[in-house]
Amino acid sequence: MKSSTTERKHLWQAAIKWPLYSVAIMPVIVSAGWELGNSGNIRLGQFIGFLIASILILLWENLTNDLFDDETGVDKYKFHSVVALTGNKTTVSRVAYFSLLLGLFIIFILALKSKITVLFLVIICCFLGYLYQGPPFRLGYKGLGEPLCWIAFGPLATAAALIVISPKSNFDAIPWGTALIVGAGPAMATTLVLFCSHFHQINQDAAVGKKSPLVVLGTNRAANFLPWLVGLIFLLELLPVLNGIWPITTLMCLISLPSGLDLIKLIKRHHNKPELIKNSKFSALRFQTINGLCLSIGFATSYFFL
Ligand SMILES: C/C(=C\COP(=O)(O)OP(=O)(O)O)CCC[C@H](C)CCC[C@H](C)CCCC(C)C
Ligand SMILES: O=C(O)C1=CC(=O)c2ccccc2C1=O
Repeated sequence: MKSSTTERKHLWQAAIKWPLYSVAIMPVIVSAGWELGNSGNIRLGQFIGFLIASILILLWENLTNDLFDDETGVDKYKFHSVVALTGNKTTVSRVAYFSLLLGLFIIFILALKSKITVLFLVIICCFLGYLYQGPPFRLGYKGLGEPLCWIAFGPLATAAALIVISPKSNFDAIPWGTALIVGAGPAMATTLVLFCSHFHQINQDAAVGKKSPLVVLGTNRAANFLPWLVGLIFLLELLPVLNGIWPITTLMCLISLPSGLDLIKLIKRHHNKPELIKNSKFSALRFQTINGLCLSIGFATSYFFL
């Protein structure tokens, strides 16, 4: 009895996967660092509002992921699926869509105080989230999840965050250039999290015809690809420094290098042992969190020290 209660508690912890919410808050954290580095100021209320809304929207994405994956059978052995744990799809669906509406309502309020375009940018992010997993598209099943993920957490979410937190109230145009350069590396780190999340699921995914990049590449080639992906993240974050666009303090992102190397080593050694790499997503999240936070602090400190 006690062990089954403990087991359930662990399953719920695995279902909530709170470290994952780092991917939701990173666009606004990095944007805030960039804005602080440039003007020394952000709109704090707007920043907190965007943080909360991003978490609520990612909660919707994850709850509906369990609902949609239940339909395809890909989650047959995912005992920590919220659908399996509650056995009540209606409640899961209600909580998911309440979370989405509340998140979008907060974004609407923030957009009224900055620029209404922000609401459209975030709605496009949500649409990409739906394309990833919802019928009839299920683009994640066709190997297209990673590009969608980069676009949503990169240029789109970063552009929205930059507008919302800026003390400047009159944005004429969407700051695509800044959003692209500032968001590219952190979004690639978020995409790396998604890529790593497939390693231990390759058999279940292949069984239902889900062509994740891991199913297409195989675990060995995917493990060999990983150093290139981590290298690309640093390239995207170091090139602007070499070009003199970013301050030298952003080199602080290199603090995340050891956790990136740990991830590469872990996957290289155990790529075909699902039991040993089932938590590689969390190793990738550790890298993503340290990388994004250090980049943000690097931007912010440049205002005060340079
Ligand atoms: C739901 C996602 C991955 C889960 O994939 P999978 O089904 O393999 O996982 P399980 O094994 O746990 O079942 C990630 C999908 C990412 C998507 C392409 C983009 C989502 C965009 C967000 C909804 C936007 C967030 C708001 C923004 C303002 C930060
Ligand atoms: O459950 C997961 O594996 C993921 C959920 C999620 O929302 C997300 C978002 C961005 C990158 C990766 C992931 C996941 O891996």
